[in-house]
Amino acid sequence: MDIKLSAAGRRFNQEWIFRDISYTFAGGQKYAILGPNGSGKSTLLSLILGNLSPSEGEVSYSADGIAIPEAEWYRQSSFAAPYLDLVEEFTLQETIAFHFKFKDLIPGLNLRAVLDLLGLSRSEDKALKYFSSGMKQRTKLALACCTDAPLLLLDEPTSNLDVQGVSWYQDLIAQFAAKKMVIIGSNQENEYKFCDHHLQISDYK
Ligand SMILES: Nc1ncnc2c1ncn2[C@@H]1O[C@H](COP(=O)(O)OP(=O)(O)OP(=O)(O)O)[C@@H](O)[C@H]1O
Repeated sequence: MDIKLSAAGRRFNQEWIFRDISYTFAGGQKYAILGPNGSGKSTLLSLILGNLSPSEGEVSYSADGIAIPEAEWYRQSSFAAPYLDLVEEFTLQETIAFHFKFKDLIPGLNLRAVLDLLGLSRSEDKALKYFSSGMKQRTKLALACCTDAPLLLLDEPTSNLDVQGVSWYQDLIAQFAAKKMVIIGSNQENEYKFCDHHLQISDYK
């Protein structure tokens, strides 16, 4: 699958966040979207996901040269971000089961394996509202990485993670992201050092 941005730009009110991005994200490749706080990384990720429309230009998805309709884009991707809300009343077990009612698991995995991978099995019956911010972030990353989709999109993946959490994240990527297109919004090198392609938002101001 490829994702193509053609002269894409986005503004909020009168302020342009970025303009004239023409770029193709190719299947299986690893990309980092880089820039300081407030530069527009999350906004660009939302455009790529189809959660926000461009104010000018176009975003398109295709597979083997055939366009994928926008209504189908969400099936192609899995996404994790610190600002993405989980259902606080659900236990960890319920959260995992709920997510995989809507998304497919990577073949060979099951719900128990996702729980084991998280290293939080003692908290499987605990409601997420009692989870620390780092435990919630691990949960979001595991759900996204274990989803069988060609695109993995992560915004600030190691926010709220401690040193062990960062190393756990790096193992997760090595284990589950090898064949996927991965796009990371980041300003911390330990989150994106496996990415071969870097896109600087400041080049599109
Ligand atoms: N819904 C919105 N309405 C108005 N302005 C917005 C909206 N969403 C984002 N912005 C503005 O767009 C700019 C880019 O924000 P964005 O969150 O994309 O940056 P970022 O690079 O992801 O930042 P950070 O590294 O802090 O997460 C900021 O100036 C922000 O205030």
